[in-house]
Amino acid sequence: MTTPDPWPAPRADAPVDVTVGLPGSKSLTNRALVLAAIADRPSVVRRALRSRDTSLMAAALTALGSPVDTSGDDWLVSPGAFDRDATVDCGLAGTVMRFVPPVAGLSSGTISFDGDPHMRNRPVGEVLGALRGLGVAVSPGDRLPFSIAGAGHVPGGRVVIDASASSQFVSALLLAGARFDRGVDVLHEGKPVPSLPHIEMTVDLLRRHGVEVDDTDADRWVVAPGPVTARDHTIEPDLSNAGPFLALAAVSGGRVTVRDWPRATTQAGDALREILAAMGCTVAFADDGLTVTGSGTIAGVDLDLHDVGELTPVVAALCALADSPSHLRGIAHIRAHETDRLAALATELGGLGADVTEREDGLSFRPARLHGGVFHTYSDHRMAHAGVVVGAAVGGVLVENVDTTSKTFPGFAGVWSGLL
Ligand SMILES: O=C(O)C1=C[C@@H](OP(=O)(O)O)[C@@H](O)[C@H](O)C1
Ligand SMILES: C=C(OP(=O)(O)O)C(=O)O
Repeated sequence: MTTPDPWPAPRADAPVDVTVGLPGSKSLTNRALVLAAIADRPSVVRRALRSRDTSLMAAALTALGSPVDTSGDDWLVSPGAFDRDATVDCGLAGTVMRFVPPVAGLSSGTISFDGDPHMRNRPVGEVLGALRGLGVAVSPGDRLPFSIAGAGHVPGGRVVIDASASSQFVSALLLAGARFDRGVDVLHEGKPVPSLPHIEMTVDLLRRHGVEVDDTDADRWVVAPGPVTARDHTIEPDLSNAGPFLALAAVSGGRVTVRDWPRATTQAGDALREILAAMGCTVAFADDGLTVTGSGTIAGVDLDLHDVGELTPVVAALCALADSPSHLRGIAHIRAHETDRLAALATELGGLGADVTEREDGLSFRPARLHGGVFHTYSDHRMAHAGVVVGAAVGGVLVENVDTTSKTFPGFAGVWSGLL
């Protein structure tokens, strides 16, 4: 079924009372796939997220020589010889553009990378520079398109990078690092690394695969050389993608339960529990998941989202609807996400009447009455999430290219309208 474009976002005319099951985590799926592809025997990624970002990762690893069978809900990964030339389409997936090059270094073929037009603007130079320093032949330049002429192995060792633009630079080097001859010792020098929970997720998964990681010193991660032990994974629901659904409870003054919310997780989206509580919601674990109950009004917040920047679009939408001022800080790095999210949110929320000020490293809001209009998404799945949240509160919001949500959640618009 085709979704109209722009898409009239449904309004919540009454408090909702719904339970929703969400697709798997993008971050967990793509890490599990990379580790499975370089492991010592085949393994299964259960309840893998089937979306653009994860399909691109599966295609990339298959092209390199480790076939990923995505025909069922459980994806079978068969590590193979990385012995061929290949091309990798990164789409708009940061995880593909950053996590696959270190794996390509292990190959004995030439691997060419490119992606969507905007992907050529997203930073990857620190990963490419680090790989050069670790003994990998990488084409000149610091952006897509680039190519890697693998020598069949990576010498590895010590490398200093500036990961202040993205935690994915660190995760990328750690994920493949055990397979480098000398492992990898990554030292960060620069402004603080954002999205640290995502590095903790990487370290946690590596340890589950039997890889020795020393992260005792701040800003330094040492991965010992050795095999990556295969193990099966069951992917948790994507807690960052729970954002718009839980926000619906706040917006409608109703109740939303997200099924199977893990009691312990490394996902950044778990921070939504604290954020929504600070905005005036009641947040509680239930037998079947996590339940958020809205109070009927939304309280403004002063939050540093440096660790959980990917939650910004939905949180910003709630701030625009809040009845007291808000400040979102520490998120300059999200200007390099799928779009310049600070500029995009200021423009689009402002276009619907929000009193929003764009700052160098964040956004400030004062209470205002919002109205309908077209909300542009800039090919950013999470901009679409922000648009539908405002649309649930305010009539007449038309979300342009809502299907851009297929980056991490195909069928999002259908699921969303089914709740309202
Ligand atoms: O490693 C990952 O899976 C991710 C890390 C974060 O990237 P940044 O560190 O670039 O913010 C996050 O925002 C992104 O959605 C997913
Ligand atoms: C920043 C994001 O994605 P990517 O993995 O492409 O960096 C995101 O999903 O919010």
